[in-house]
Amino acid sequence: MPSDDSLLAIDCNDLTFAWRDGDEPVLEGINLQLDRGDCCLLMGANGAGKSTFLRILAGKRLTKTRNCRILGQDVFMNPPGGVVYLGTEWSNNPVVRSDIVVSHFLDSVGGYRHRARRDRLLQILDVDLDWHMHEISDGERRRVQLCMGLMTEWDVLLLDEVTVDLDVLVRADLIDFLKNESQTRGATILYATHIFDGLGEFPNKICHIQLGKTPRALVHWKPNQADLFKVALEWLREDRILRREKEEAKGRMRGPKTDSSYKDAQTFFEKYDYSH
Ligand SMILES: Nc1ncnc2c1ncn2[C@@H]1O[C@H](COP(=O)(O)OP(=O)(O)OP(=O)(O)O)[C@@H](O)[C@H]1O
Repeated sequence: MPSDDSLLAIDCNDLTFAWRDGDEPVLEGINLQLDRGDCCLLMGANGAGKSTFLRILAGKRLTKTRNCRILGQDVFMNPPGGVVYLGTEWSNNPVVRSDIVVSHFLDSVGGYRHRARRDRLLQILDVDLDWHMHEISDGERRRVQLCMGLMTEWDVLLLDEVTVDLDVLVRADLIDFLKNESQTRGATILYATHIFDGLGEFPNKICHIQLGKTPRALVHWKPNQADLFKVALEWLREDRILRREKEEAKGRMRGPKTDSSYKDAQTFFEKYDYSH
């Protein structure tokens, strides 16, 4: 871990990102400052920009502005060591669905160098070293991914909804492990999720991404001060109203079409309807 303790773990100022030049930004004026040891939940509706933001922090997407730092270093130009990003796309990689034995797989990514942590994680995640990667379930594959990603002593962990397919016992043990990492080593965790069960004690901060912006950049959260689920529902209802207003102003609408375009669509689909 870098020795300068005054450095913020994550320091993101006024980050703006558009997928293409001239497009409306999907992230606009994002601010987030996390200290070492913070456990922060990233909340927001589907499409709000959480994954995009995490991938930018992980140095996987180039932004025009140079205003995102992790432990004092520019996330893209001078990426710091000690940052682990775990996202859902990993399990689509054909390599991790091929006929490799888990013990070989973990050794090929350095498991033998981190034996004590690896073995602790194998216990927590209940992983069988003899599994073959092409023969295991999605949740089991996810556990191998987490073991692989967490076995080094990371400083900053960027988690993008990778606990969704874990069973509740493994998930609860994993959350305890992560909280302990922040308390004992000062490791920092930014975790995007839609599932708040069992997370009441986890965050000390919450960041709400609302349609690509951060109106509630940092809510300081006391363990179990309120029901996270209820708070999320309230914020997401607010997000939906805002999104609808924004889309209506542009003449767009989600859901069923009621205008003449629907008749056109019906004619089009009837041509291909072989069900009668
Ligand atoms: N490759 C892409 N090209 C263009 N737009 C994209 C691309 N990937 C995502 N988007 C758009 O960027 C916006 C933010 O997507 P993002 O995946 O960051 O949202 P999210 O908050 O992580 O959503 P979810 O909760 O569903 O995972 C969405 O409007 C999405 O449609």
